[in-house]
Amino acid sequence: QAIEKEVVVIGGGIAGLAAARQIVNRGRGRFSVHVYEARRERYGGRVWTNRLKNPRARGLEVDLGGNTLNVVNQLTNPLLNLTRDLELETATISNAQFIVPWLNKKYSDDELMQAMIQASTIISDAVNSTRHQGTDRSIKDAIDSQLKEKGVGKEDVRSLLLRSLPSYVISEYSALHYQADSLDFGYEQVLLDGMGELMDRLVSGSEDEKPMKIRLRTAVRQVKVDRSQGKVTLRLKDGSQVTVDEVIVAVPAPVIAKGDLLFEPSLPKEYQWAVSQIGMSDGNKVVVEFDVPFWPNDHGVFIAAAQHEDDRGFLQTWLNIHKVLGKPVLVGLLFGDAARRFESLSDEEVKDSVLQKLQSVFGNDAVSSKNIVKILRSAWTSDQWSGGASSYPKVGNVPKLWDTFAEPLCPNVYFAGEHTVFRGHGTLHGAYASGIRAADLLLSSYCEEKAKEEERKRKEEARRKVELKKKKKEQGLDTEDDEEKEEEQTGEEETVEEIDESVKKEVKDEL
Ligand SMILES: Cc1cc2nc3c(=O)[nH]c(=O)nc-3n(C[C@H](O)[C@H](O)[C@H](O)COP(=O)(O)OP(=O)(O)OC[C@H]3O[C@@H](n4cnc5c(N)ncnc54)[C@H](O)[C@@H]3O)c2cc1C
Repeated sequence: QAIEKEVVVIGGGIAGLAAARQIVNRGRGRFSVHVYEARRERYGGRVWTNRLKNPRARGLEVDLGGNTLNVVNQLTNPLLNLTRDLELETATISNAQFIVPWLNKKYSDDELMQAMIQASTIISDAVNSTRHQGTDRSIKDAIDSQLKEKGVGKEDVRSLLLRSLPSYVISEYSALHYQADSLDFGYEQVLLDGMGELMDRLVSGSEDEKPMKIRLRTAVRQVKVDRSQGKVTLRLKDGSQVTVDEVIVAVPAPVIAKGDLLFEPSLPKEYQWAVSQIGMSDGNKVVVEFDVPFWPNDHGVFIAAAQHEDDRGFLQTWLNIHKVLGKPVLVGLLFGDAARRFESLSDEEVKDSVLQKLQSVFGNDAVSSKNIVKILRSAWTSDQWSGGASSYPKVGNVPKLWDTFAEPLCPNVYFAGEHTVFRGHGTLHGAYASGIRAADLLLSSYCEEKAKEEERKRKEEARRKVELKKKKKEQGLDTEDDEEKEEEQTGEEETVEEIDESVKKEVKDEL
């Protein structure tokens, strides 16, 4: 079948790759699809599995970006089905241990489960009381006020658990729009070969699918829409230009907000407002490989309570990769201000703080600097092509900000990315679903259909006006005045004379 349309997807993260794969698979050969990716050495965006040196080599396959699949919504997380269909091997990170280092206390199994159930009730009460008050505030403030109201002390396990949650640590996380499963709970399934494996499979396609065309080192600077020609010209960072029929913009919100990707004509006000308002969280990972494992292997996650405000979000959570992959690796998580501060530390400082933290959790004699084989770390906030870890509802944000991007800018610009869906924002499954949504809109010729519908309405309105004019003439009334009056009332400026000749003819014929 002949190619009817050239499509470029800007951004090779999971959203862009999902969109491109969907068009390649479902487009019945009618579309030529290219993904333009700014990064020099890899696609995947905020999915980054460390096997850069040799993409085919198995080794220390650990993720420095998003990698855990949320299993709470078994039915609504499309990635759970996809990984099953692609027969990707998965493992479950579960069985957490909660440690209060300064009290030398460890909670696990039933004891921890009980505390978590009670902590969840406190969150529900915090959210409900905020809803009841009707004024937004941070989930931190809402939880703090519940703890006070219920007389739960600072060293109570429920309080320590709650104040270790990412949403508590990330400043100004909205209580009104808090969703437990978008950041705090339910992330427990990982791919044994890393999330990068899923990105590779999206790119290569299955045996009976065509591979996708990706251009790395191809940063787009400007999206220029020529409405009269129905074309889009992309100006690239290297100064060259490409003109195509349709574009899917799948870059993170901060890239647009910072003006690293420009639009001509400018984005409508509501789109600009959305990218400038949506909260963007700071989050990082540090992957530490040891010579031998020194931690108990029966727990998939270790969470250490924070004693001081400054410690909140700083390497409180450690994922036990040894339990999953059999390699002596721990992955530390950082959230909020701590994640941002972490990016300015030197390698030596990172090593020191990792050791200090692990010694406080597992004991001073458990580990020393000579046990560390390798440290890898992310810096998502200072990364030009991400500008943070993921979007989140800041106090005062409304879901409409995310959903603005669900609507394409017709005739030919569509949007995808985790910041373009409220349900699933900030997640892998939300980003994936947004890519499928953008592709399906494009495949269904959404903009052409919308234009046809608008044209139909315009003709109907024109016909109505001519009929009205005719009727008034028959009754001997002054039609011009009435028409003007009606236009004043409806705010319409179009006059019958301005209606297309074709419409007039059509109406005359009918009369
Ligand atoms: C540390 C961390 C941990 C996380 N953990 C989880 C988790 O466990 N589970 C979960 O569900 N989610 C998690 N997330 C969130 C998840 O990773 C993201 O929501 C998701 O990957 C976003 O995908 P995306 O395609 O929308 O954006 P991105 O992955 O950011 O893709 C956008 C792409 O656009 C490219 N680009 C940017 N500008 C341009 C330009 N001008 N021209 C061309 N290309 C451009 C970028 O390089 C990038 O490849 C985590 C995120 C981080 C950072």
